[in-house]
Amino acid sequence: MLERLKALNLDLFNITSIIDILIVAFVLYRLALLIRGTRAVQLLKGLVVLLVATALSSWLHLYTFHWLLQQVMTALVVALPIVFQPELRRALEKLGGGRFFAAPVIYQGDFDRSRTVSQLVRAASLLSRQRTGALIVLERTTGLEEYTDTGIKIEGLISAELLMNIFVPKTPLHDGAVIVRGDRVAAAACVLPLTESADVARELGTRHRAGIGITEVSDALAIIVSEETGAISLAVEGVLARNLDEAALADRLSGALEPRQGPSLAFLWQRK
Ligand SMILES: Nc1ncnc2c1ncn2[C@@H]1O[C@H](COP(=O)(O)OP(=O)(O)OP(=O)(O)O)[C@@H](O)[C@H]1O
Repeated sequence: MLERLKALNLDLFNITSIIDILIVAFVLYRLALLIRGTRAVQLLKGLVVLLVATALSSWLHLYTFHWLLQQVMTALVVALPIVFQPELRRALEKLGGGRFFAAPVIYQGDFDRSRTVSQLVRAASLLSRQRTGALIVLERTTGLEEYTDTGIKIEGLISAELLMNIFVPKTPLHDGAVIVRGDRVAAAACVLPLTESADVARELGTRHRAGIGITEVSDALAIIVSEETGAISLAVEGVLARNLDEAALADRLSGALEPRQGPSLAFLWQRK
């Protein structure tokens, strides 16, 4: 009898342990997906380096250095919620909205890339000829939900006609940026962060600054059509290539939209 009770206890222990481990693994996985493509990844890497350095300094009896690292850690505990307030707010909103448990968004799924590129190039070229200002952001692996949330959701199949319609001056959607996810226009009239770089040419205004800004905080691309000159530019990683013709734009877009992997945790140990 005692034996059977013991066995039952052991079984229960095993089952609850497995459930416990599975829950922790799930939460860690969701947290990793949540911070994927955000500044928090860099932060996490920095924290790991600090923790390893603190442990090593203690192990090697480097008392002063260990004390210094401990002070840094204490200061970080206070500073982190302030610096990462937007990310924390977004995470809590997701948790509250039940989106924490939703299927992860596949930012670059399977879609007809050559059609998407040709529609984008045609739109940029027609908008340029009409001198209609436009800002089109192409999402890659960094999720841009916090920016699509600032605009009006569209979720429509991309076409040059749709893009041109959005940017017709004085219409409700023309102000702000369009965000494209795969072959869909995810949202329009989105507000993007402006670059603070001093390298941006003086004659370029807020449209170009917003286009460059979003490529500094994500791996997105931004196509900008100038209202004043009709010039087409492409921003990538905070750098603006100006006065592109159709062929150059098509070439750069095709290269940049090469298929990439779906959600994976590899970003945690990859360099940015
Ligand atoms: N933070 C922002 N996010 C998204 N779009 C923005 C933002 N700020 C400005 N814009 C867009 O840029 C437009 C203003 O462009 P502005 O004339 O200042 O820029 P520009 O770079 O000189 O462009 P252009 O050569 O077309 O005049 C706004 O009407 C708006 O559509």
